[in-house]
Amino acid sequence: MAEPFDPLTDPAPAHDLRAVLRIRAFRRLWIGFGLSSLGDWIGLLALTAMAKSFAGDDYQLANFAIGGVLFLRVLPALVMGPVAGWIADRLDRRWTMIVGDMLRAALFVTIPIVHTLTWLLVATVLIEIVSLIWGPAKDASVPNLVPRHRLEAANQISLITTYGSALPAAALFTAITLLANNVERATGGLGVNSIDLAVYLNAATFAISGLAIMSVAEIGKAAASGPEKHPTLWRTMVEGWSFVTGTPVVRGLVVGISGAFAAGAVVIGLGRTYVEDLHAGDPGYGLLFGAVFGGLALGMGFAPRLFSGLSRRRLFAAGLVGAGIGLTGLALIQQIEIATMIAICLGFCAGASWVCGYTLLGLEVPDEVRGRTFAFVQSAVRTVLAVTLAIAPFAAGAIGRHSFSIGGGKTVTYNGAAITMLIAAVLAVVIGLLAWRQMDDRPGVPFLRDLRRSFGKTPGMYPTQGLFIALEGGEGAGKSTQSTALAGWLTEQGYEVLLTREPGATEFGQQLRQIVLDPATGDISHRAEALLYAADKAEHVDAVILPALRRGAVVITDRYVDSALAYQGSGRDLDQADVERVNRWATADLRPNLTILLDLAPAVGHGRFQRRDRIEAEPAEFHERVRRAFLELAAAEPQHYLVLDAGTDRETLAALIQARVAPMLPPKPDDDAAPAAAKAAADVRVRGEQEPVDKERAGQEQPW
Ligand SMILES: Nc1ncnc2c1ncn2[C@@H]1O[C@H](COP(=O)(O)OP(=O)(O)OP(=O)(O)O)[C@@H](O)[C@H]1O
Ligand SMILES: Cc1cn([C@H]2C[C@H](O)[C@@H](COP(=O)(O)O)O2)c(=O)[nH]c1=O
Repeated sequence: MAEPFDPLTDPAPAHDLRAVLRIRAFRRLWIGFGLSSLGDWIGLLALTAMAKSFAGDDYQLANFAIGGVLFLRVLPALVMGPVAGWIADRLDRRWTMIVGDMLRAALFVTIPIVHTLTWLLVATVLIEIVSLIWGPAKDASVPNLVPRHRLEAANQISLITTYGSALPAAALFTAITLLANNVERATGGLGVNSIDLAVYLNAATFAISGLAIMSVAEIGKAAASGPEKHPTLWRTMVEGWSFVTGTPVVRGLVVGISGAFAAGAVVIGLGRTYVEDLHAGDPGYGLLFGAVFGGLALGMGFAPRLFSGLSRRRLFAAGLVGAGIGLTGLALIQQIEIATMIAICLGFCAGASWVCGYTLLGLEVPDEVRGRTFAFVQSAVRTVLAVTLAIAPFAAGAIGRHSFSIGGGKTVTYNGAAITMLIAAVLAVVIGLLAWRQMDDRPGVPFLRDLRRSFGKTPGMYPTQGLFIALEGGEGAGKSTQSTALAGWLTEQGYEVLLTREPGATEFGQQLRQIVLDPATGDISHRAEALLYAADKAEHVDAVILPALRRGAVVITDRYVDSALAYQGSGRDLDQADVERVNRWATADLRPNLTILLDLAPAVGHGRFQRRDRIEAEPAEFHERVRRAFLELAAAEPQHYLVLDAGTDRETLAALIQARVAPMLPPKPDDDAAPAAAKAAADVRVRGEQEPVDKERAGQEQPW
C-alpha cells in the first residue's frame, strides 16, 4: 500500500521532488532502479566495446558485432513485450524485480568468464528479456507507492534517473578503463582487462539494486480483476489489446507516445546527414544532440511545474504538437545556431509530453492491467524506434537533394534528411492533434486561455479516500436545502456523512463568522476580509474535513474555496491570483472531488429570504460579479463540477445531484468487516452549529 500523503505532515507542493523522495518505499525503489539504470548504460558501453574487441582489426566484423549487440537489445521487445506484461501483472512485482536483478547480475558475470562473441550475443538477448519484465513491474509499482498527486513528480524522478544515469555511467566507464590501463602500465601487465572490470561493476550494480528492492515490502502483486484471477497468456494479451484500443485515453496515450518516439528517432537517424548538409561537422552534431537531450531533460524537469495548473491530457497532446512544430522548424531552418535553439524547444516539448504520458498511464490504467499496458507501450516504442531508425535514412536517400526557387533569382536547397524530417514533423503534429481529440478533458475551453491561467497554478489535491463534495452558489440558491437532502440520502444508504459549512464550522470559525458577517463590523480592508475567510478555511480543513476524509466519510460542505474566489476574488477589488494563492495555501490545496454549483440570478436568490448580513447587503453588481465568477470556475474544470439551474424545483435538483454523486461514492463501511467505531460513525454529523471540534481526536486519526 502507498505511504499516504497527509497535508498535515507533508504540506510540500505536489511538484516538490524532495517530497516524493521522503516516501520511504519510493526512495528505496528509486535507489534500486537508479542502480539498475546505471548498470544498463555501463552494460551497453562495455558490451559494445567487448564486441568490438572480439572483432580485432576486422573493420567489417567490428561493425557487425557492435550492430549485433544494439539490434539484439531491441529485438526481444518486438516479440516478448506482451509476454513480459503478462508476467509483470501475474507475479509478485517485488520478487520479479529482485530475481530479475539477480539474474542480470549473474548473466553479466558469465560474459567475461565465457568470453566468446556468441555467448555475448546470447547473454545480451537474455538480459534484455529479463529487463523487459523488470521494467513494467517497476513502472506498474510506482503508482502504488506514492499518492496520486505526487505521481507526476515520481515519474519525473524515474525518467530523469533512467536517462540521466547515462552521464555518470559514461564517466564511470571512462574512469574504469583509464584506471585499468594505468594499472596495467604501472604493473607491467597483470592482465587486468578494463572492459571485464566494467562488466563486473555492472553486475554488482544489479545485485545491489536487487538487495535495495528486497527492502520495499510495500510492492506486491497486481490487484486481481474479476472472478478469473489467473487468465491465460492468450486471454491476457487479447484483453490487454482490447483495453488499449478500447479506452480512448489509453489509445491516445499509446499513439502519442509512439509518435513522439518516431519523431525523436528521425532526428537520431538523420542527425548526422542533417548537420553534414549544414556544413556543421562533428561539433554541430554534438551541439544538436546536446540540445535535444538537454531540452528533453528541461521538459521533464520543469514543464510539469511551469504548467502546473494545466490539464495533463492537454499538456501531453500540446507537447506532441509542439515537438512536431519544432521538428518542422528544424527541417526548414538551414542554420546550425537557430537549429540548436529549435532543438532545445523540441526536446522540451517532447520531455513534457513523455513525463505526462507516463503519469497519465499510471493514473488512468487500473492496477490489474498496468504491467501489461506499460509492457505494451515499451514494445510499441521500441518497434517504432527500430522501424523509424531503419526507414528514415533510406527515405532520405531516396528523396535526394532538391532546390526550390524563392524569388529574386534565389534558390534554397533541401536534401533528403531535411525533407524526411519535414514529413515526420507533419506526422507528429497530426498524431498530436489526434491524441488531443481522443483525450481532451476540457472541451470548449480555449487552449491559450487555459495556458495563460495555468501559469503558477497548482493542480490540486483531490481526496482518494472518502469523498469530498462542495455546494456553491449565490445567496439563497438552495445550498443548505440540497446539502441536507444529499446528506440524508447518503446516510440512508449507510455512509458516514459529515455535513459542514463555511464560514463557521469550528468554534474558532464561529467567531470569525460573527466578525465577517455582522453588519456592525462595517467596512474592513478587503484583504483583511479575505484573510479572515482563509483562516476559517485553514481550521476547517485541518480540524474537520481531513479527519473525516481519513475515516473514509463523505464530507459535504456548504461553501468552500470557490466562494472566496468568487466573493473576495471577483466581488471585491482584489487580485484573483492573490486570493487563490492564499486560499490554496490555507487549505493545503485540498479540493472537492465534486463541486455542485447552484446557479441563480442574485435577485431571485435575495427574494427567497428577508435578512441581510454584511455580504448579502452588498449591491446587485457585486452579486452579479460573484455569479459570473462561479460559472467561470466551473467552466474551467468541467470534470469537477455539476452546474444546475437553482430555479428548478427542490426534488428535481436532489435527483440530479444523486445521479451525479452515485458513481463517485467510495465503498460503504462493510457491515461485517468495519470496526465498531466506523459503524457507529455511519450517521450524519452536522458541523458548524452544535459540535465543538475535538482537536485531540482529530490529531490521532490515521493518515489517509
Ligand atoms: N429549489 C428551490 N426553489 C424554491 N425555493 C427554494 C429552493 N431551494 C431552497 N429554497 C428556499 O430558498 C431559501 C434559501 O434556501 P437555502 O437556505 O437552502 O439556500 P442557501 O443557498 O443555503 O442560502 P444562503 O446562501 O443564504 O446560505 C429557503 O427558504 C428555501 O426553502
Ligand atoms: C466561504 C465564504 C463565504 N463568503 C460569504 C458568502 C455569504 O455571503 C457568507 C456566508 O453566508 P451563508 O449564509 O453561510 O452562505 O459569506 C465569502 O465571502 N467568502 C468565503 O470564502
